[in-house]
This record gives sequence, structure tokens and C-alpha cells, in this order.
Amino acid sequence: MTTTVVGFPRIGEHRELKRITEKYWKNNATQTELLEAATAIKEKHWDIQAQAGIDFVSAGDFSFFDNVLDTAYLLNIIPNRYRELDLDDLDQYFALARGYQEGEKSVKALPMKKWFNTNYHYIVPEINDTTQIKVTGNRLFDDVALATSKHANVKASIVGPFTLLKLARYIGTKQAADFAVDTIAAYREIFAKLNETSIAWLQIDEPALVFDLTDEDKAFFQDIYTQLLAQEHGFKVNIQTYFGDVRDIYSTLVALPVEGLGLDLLEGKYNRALIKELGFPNDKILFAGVVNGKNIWRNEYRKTVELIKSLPVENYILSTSCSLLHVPFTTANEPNLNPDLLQHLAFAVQKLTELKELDAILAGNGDTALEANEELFASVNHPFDANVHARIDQLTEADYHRQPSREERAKIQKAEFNLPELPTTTIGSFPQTADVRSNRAKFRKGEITRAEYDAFNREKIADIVKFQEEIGLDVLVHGEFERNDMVEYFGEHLAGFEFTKNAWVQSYGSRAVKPPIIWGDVSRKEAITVETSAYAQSLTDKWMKGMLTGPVTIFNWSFPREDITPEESVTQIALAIQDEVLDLEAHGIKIIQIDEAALREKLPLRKSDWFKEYLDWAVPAFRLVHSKVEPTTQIHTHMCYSEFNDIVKAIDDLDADVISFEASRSDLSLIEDLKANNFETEVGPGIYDIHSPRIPSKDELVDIINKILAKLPTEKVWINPDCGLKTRGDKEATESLENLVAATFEVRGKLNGIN
Ligand SMILES: Nc1nc2c(c(=O)[nH]1)N[C@@H](CNc1ccc(C(=O)N[C@@H](CCC(=O)N[C@@H](CCC(=O)N[C@@H](CCC(=O)O)C(=O)O)C(=O)O)C(=O)O)cc1)CN2
Ligand code: MET
Ligand SMILES: [Zn+2]
Repeated sequence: MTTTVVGFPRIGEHRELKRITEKYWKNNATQTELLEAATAIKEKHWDIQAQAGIDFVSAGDFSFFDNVLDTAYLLNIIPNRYRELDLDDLDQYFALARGYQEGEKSVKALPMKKWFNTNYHYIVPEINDTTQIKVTGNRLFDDVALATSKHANVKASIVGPFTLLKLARYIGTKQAADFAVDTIAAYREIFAKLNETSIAWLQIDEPALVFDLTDEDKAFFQDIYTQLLAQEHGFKVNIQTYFGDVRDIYSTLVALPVEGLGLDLLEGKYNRALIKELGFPNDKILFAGVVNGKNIWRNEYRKTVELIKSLPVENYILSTSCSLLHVPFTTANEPNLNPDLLQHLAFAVQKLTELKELDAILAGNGDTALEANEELFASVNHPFDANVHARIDQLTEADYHRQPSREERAKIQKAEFNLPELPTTTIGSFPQTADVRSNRAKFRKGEITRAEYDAFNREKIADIVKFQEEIGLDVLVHGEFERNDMVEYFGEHLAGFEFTKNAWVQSYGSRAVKPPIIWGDVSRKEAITVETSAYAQSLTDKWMKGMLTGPVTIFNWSFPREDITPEESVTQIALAIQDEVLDLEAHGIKIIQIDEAALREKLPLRKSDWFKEYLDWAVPAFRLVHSKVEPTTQIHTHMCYSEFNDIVKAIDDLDADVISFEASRSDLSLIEDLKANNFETEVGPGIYDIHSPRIPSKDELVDIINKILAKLPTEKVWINPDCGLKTRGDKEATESLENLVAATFEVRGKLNGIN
């Protein structure tokens, strides 16, 4: 048997890629320095794989920003407004990803969306009627050439034509099928170019096959691949899927003239049944996704071996369930972690060893590894808290329902808050500038005291409150300067969570997160935000919005334990956050935002699973958090990057008073769905994209507000950016907000007949 991985993390063991890329963006590093750093990272990662004994090292999984964008770029899917900027290759690429603003030139970034059910985001390729799909890029071929010059056995990977065309956005009249001919020709050319190299395998990533597929999708897939595979190729081809099962297309897949099929046997549990019931051809190799690419727990060898042996498959390559992009680099950089927990962890590097050990065990010479692993699994010991369990046992239906109804509350709250029409607010965070980060870094290293750390943040809060008052925002925030991350920070104040020092996972572009680990039963150890919010409120006569992260998001953006159900974990977290909500209310905070940024993210990929597997417990968990507040307390929530067109009713069911969400990078199509579904919650559709450094003009914001008001009743609309401002610089944040307020004043004036 042999081994490989679907993909390896690419930001670098110490986030080297992030650091050099951000320097390059700030003109503090040259393009040569950036390219050299990238080469060093790729070479190091191939060496790590080879040294761990992995048989086929992975090329093509590196990216300066995102793999989907790389593929679009390779295939000339570059809208003209970016070409007109007249930039060099790499800067044009970054312009698509981040937008561009220089003198007169100003172009928005392409939209960014959640990559399936992960916290990774891809750039959505934009295709219009004049897009000419053909091979124009070189980066893939250069990477493959470099890999094959260093390693004998190389597997290259690329996003497949079906997934690319499925995920792209079509802004003209032509649709995916209209681009099939050119796309097939382009991939045939990729085949031809790769044929000149010595790669052993080409992995074509087709994760879009795990969605619900229509007959049309299936025919489209088959048509593309029948033509593509007719192209001569000396390498073997593996069609790789992940994040779910391929129930709609399995028979087609096993009949294709490819040498390999990559199936996720963990998240795609049903793939096991497909193989057992429908068989697996002896002339194909199963890339068996048995080492989890999403969780951080050690693999239980006995179970994996049983799984492999239970399948009627002749030929295997042992692999990961998906790319290791979604896990941190190595546990070796976590010397201070609770040793009881540490022994149960496997990050990317450790997962390579697991593949090798499993390979040995299956070959009959891994007894020592198997025994050690069995011993480890005999001793899992999650911290238990009887109080937490008792509290959950006592919950009744009433705990999940806030009184009175939202309609009643809206009247009470209009009188209570006396806000102007189209109230303006922000999503919570203000720029986490170098001074904010370095203050925290100093505190972490013990260079300053807790009091000094807090004093600095208080000054920041005072400044930002003053700024918001000056520019005329209506509902203020304290700026979230005290938070390293909206999930990690809450985890740090909750019992049951553990933290890493270096376990970074890429979220988008140069940005990464360090998800906390849920290891024991969860409860609130202490008040979390009360002092900060109360202090901020004391500085102003305007309303101060308290800012919390909701239970579903804390759960989804942590590494969850797997010995209890997600429902149980989320309920534990919900009760902890409920304590905080009531504490905030008791301390005079009357507007409380409970962020559920990640609610949409883990919505099952198949519609049939949406309610039973997820929404039926995720929505109640949110209600549990706020059900006990007074009618005069206004509950806000926030969601980002959400395509929730199909779950509008479920969002209303959260029973929040106000919701803000992302709507600006994409079109405003969601607003139509809100209207069509008689959405009841008051809404703040984000009017500009905070993930790009570009500053929106007042006129452009007036235009967007008017578009929103054309669809939604004025009394239900709030005006805000589409997410928190933490990733922005001070200048961008300040000017954008000034324009936001100015635009709102202008529209309000017009509404009231003043010009
Ligand atoms: N968990 C999570 N998921 C999310 C989001 C989110 O906010 N959180 N937002 C959406 C978009 N995704 C995002 C993901 C990351 C970041 C982000 O800003 N990440 C920061 C890190 C944030 C952080 O943890 N900061 C820490 C550590 C910062 C750091 O790097 N410190 C330096 C030292 C700095 C110094 O000495 O001055 C170091 O460790 O080397 C802190 O502030 O304390 C980054 O990549 O740069 C933003 C959005 C969706 N998913
Ligand atoms: N309150 C959070 C912030 O403003 C919400 C972010 S959603 C990723 O940063
Ligand atoms: Zn957000």
C-alpha cells in the first residue's frame, strides 16, 4: 500500500507566508522576496512529507491566496476591470483577491465565500459573456516542475472543471454549460502540459460532487470527464472528493476511465455503504480518506483498520479525508499544553506519521504502533462537571422562548431607545492595529502587568467612543480591542476549553485563526465582557451595544470534542453565554449583540440533513441564550458571508430583534429573499465590504442604501458595514465610516423631504 495527503497547510509552520505577504502588500518587501519565501515553504513542506515516509508528495496545493482563484487565474477567468489596472501578474492576482485602490484607479475585490462547511474562504470566480477560458497562467506548471526536480514521486492537484464551473458566478446571460467546450479544451491543455513533466498522479479536486446533484449536473459532469479523459496522459488521474459522500454520482464515478477515486470515508460516512453495496472496481485505486483532515484528534488505528478491512476494495492508497489545510501545522510547537490533552492530538505533521503507521499495520508490521495507540485510547479522560449536566437536565420548553413576541417587543423598544430612522451602527471590532496587538503580545510575554494591559485598552475604548460620537453613529460599540479573536477570547474565559500557542489555521488569504480546543464540560468561569461594556457605556450618553459570540459560532470555530454530540456541546456553551447576557443586562447594557457569524457554515451540505442534523438544535441553542432578557433589552445578531437564501425562516426563528449580515461583496440578492419570505427581524444588510482595504465613496453608499430601501420597509432597516473592522487600518476604517454616516444623513434627509 502507499500513502499521500489531499493537501498540506501552506501558510507555513510559523505563518511565514502571512508575514512576508503582508509586508509585500505594505511595500515593505519586494516581489522577489515574496517569491523566494514561497519557494522555501513549498520545498520545506515536500521534504516534511517525504521524510515522514509519505509516498507521493503534494504539489499544486500551495497558493498565495486561494486555490480556486489560482485555477480561475490559470484559466484566464479575469474580469476586464482588473486587466485594465495594468498590473503585473502577481499584483493583478492580488487585485482580484483584495480589490485595488491607487489614485484614480479603484476596483472592488471579487466576492469571498465559505469553502463548503469549513472556516476557509475561497474567491468566487466571475464569468461574463466575453470570458475566454483558456490556459494563460504558469504557476501550477512551475510548482510541479520544482516538485519533480526535488522528489521522484509527485502528485499534483488542481481544482476540477465541474467544481470550478459550479462555484463560479455568472454575471452575463451565459451559464456554466455554455463554457463547457472551452473549459474542456483548457483542461486538456493542462493535461498536455503536465504530460511533459514526470508526475505520477494528477489529483483533480471535485468536492462539488458531494452536494445534492440534479440530473443536469450529473450529465454535465459525465460529459466534461468523458471528453477530458480522452486526452492522452502518461500520469494517472484521481478524482478527489471530500466533505461528504458522492451518493448521487457514485455509479458514474466508478465507471469513468480514471485510475483513482478519492473518497472521504469519515465525513462521507455514506461512502462506506456505497462501496459495500455497489462494489468498487478492481482496476481502480481507492484514495481512502481515513485520516481526518478537519479534526485534531489522534486516529484510532483499530477502528481505521477495521474500516479498511470491511470494504470490498482491492487497491488502496491511504490518504486524508480532505486537505490538511484545515488543521494546524504541528503539535511540536505546543510544549505548554496540558499533557493529558497533548497526547491525544495530531496536527498536520503528526497525521503524516499516522498514515505511515496505518500503512505498516495494514501490511502486518505495525504491532508496536497499534499497541501504543490502543493504550492511548484506553485512557481518554474529559474533565466532567456534574453541575453542567444537572443544569441541562432541568431545561424545559419555556427556556427556549422569549416573551413577549418580537412584534410587541419592537414597539416597546422603539419607545425605549428613540433611535432615528435608519439607525447606524458597526459590527463591533475596530482596527486591531500594531499597537493593540503589541500591547497584548507584551502582556502575554509578561513584559507588562494586567493593569497596564487594561489601561491601554481603556484608552483605546475612550478614543473610539469619542470618534463614534463625533462622526454621529447612533449605536456605539467599545471596539473589541481586548480580543485576540472573537472565539478564542470567549474560550479563554470558559471552563472546558484549552489553548494552543501556535496552532494557526488559514481562514482566508493571509488571515488565520487559532481555534480553541473543547476538552471538558463547558461553563462560565467568570464575567467576560461586563466590566469592559459597562466602562464603555459610562463614557457616553448614546447606547452602547454589548458584544458576545454565540454558542453555535463558538462551537463551530473551535475544535470540538467528539465523545459527546454537537447538540450537547452547544447547549453547554449556550448556558454559559446566557449567564453573560443576563450579567450584561444587570449591569445596564440594553443592546446586546450575540454574533452567530458561523451559523450558516456548518449547515449540512445536503438539504435533507439541514433540520434534523443541525438547525433543530442550533436555532434553539441561540434562543436559549437570550430567552430570559427583558422586553426592553434589544438582542442583535450578526452573520457573515452568509448565503442564507434558503434558510431565511430559520434565521427569523432565532427570534433576535435585529440582524446584520454580509451583503456587499456579492449583489444584494439576499434582500429579495428576505422580502419574499416576509422576514420579520429588523435588518442591517452590510453596505460595504470590510475585507478589502478599498474605501467606498459616499455616493456609492447612498446608492446601495436606496437599493435596500427599494425592497425593505424603512422602519426595519439598519445601516452598518458588513462585518467587524478588526482587519482594517485606522484610515480606511475611519473614512469608510464617515462616508457611511454621511450617506445615511443624505438618505434620511431625502426621506424627510429635505434636500
Ligand atoms: N475564528 C474566527 N473565524 C472567522 C472570523 C473570525 O473573526 N474569527 N472571521 C471571518 C473571517 N476570518 C477571519 C479570520 C482571521 C482574522 C484575523 O484577523 N486573524 C488575525 C489573527 C487574530 C489573532 O488571533 N490575533 C492574536 C495574535 C496576533 C499575532 O499574530 N501576534 C503576533 C505578535 C504581534 C506583536 O508582537 O506585535 C504573533 O503572535 O506573532 C492577538 O491579537 O493577540 C491574523 O491572521 O493576523 C480575521 C478574519 C470568518 N471566520
Ligand atoms: N463582533 C465581531 C466583530 O466585529 C463579529 C465578527 S464576525 C466574523 O469583529
Ligand atoms: Zn462578520
